[in-house]
Amino acid sequence: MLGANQYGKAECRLVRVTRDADPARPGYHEITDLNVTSQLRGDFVTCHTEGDNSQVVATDTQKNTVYAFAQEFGVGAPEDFLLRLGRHFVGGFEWVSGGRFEAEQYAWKRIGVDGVPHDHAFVRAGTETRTTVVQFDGEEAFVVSGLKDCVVLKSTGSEFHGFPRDRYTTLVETDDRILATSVTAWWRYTELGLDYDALFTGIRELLLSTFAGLHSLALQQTIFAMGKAVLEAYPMVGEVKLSCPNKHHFLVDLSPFGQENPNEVFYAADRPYGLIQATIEREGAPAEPRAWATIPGFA
Ligand SMILES: O=c1[nH]c(=O)c2[nH]c(=O)[nH]c2[nH]1
Repeated sequence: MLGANQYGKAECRLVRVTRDADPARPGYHEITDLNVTSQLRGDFVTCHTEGDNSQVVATDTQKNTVYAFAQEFGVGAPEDFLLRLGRHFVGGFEWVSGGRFEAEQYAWKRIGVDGVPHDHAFVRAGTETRTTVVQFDGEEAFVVSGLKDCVVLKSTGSEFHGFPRDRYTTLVETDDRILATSVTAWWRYTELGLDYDALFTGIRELLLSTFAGLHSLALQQTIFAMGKAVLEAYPMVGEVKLSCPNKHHFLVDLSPFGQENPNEVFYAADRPYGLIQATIEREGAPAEPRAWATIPGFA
């Protein structure tokens, strides 16, 4: 018997140019760069068991809808774009009872020419990506937003000591180390109709300022503080998940060269790395009963 299933078009790369972004400045463009995945859930049993495609909204159609909606409605916040897409499929086809719609958004900055931001020339703003997953269960929608590949480092204000020692422990205790990670964060909204762009900006800033400001005794403590700060400042967020590799920086032993190394020269190792993950939940908040409506990534 057929179990859980979903299908759609993955990674529709969409760049939307808004040519009339500022009516006072002809030729001043804005761009939105997304990677959109659309997947439908519903009654697709006979397609799987008999090859009956009479209810199969083709993945090609799903892809076309992404581009057509970008033209007709613009993109706006990726959360709003995905909500519109999901409502279209769930509302438009009786047997489509839900779906999962995902977007990554890549950031671009204007190129400065003689110090002036160019009207229509852009440079990719690093590797950091804004992420969104919108899921539908009937008309009910669940929005999870986040970011990934946001690489941060602090060159002091981090210690790690007091851990148990056994016959395999070699790590030296430290009261001053580099703390570096690549933040992947997800936060689940418990309301709809929000200003998702403003929330993204505010939550991202709060995550980063908490990373910077907390004197850290462990990366675990840092990520808990980051999630807690978001829950305290944003009542519409029910849960935050963080996944953070500990990007180790090892002090180089310069004594063979007769040199001191007072915490200044480090070897940036890329693997293995500690992998620190946590869910920070609002106390007393009802757990989301649909496992799939919580954030993907880890248990
Ligand atoms: O912040 C850290 N948490 C750990 O669990 C850990 N383990 C380790 O070797 N170094 C670190 N650092």
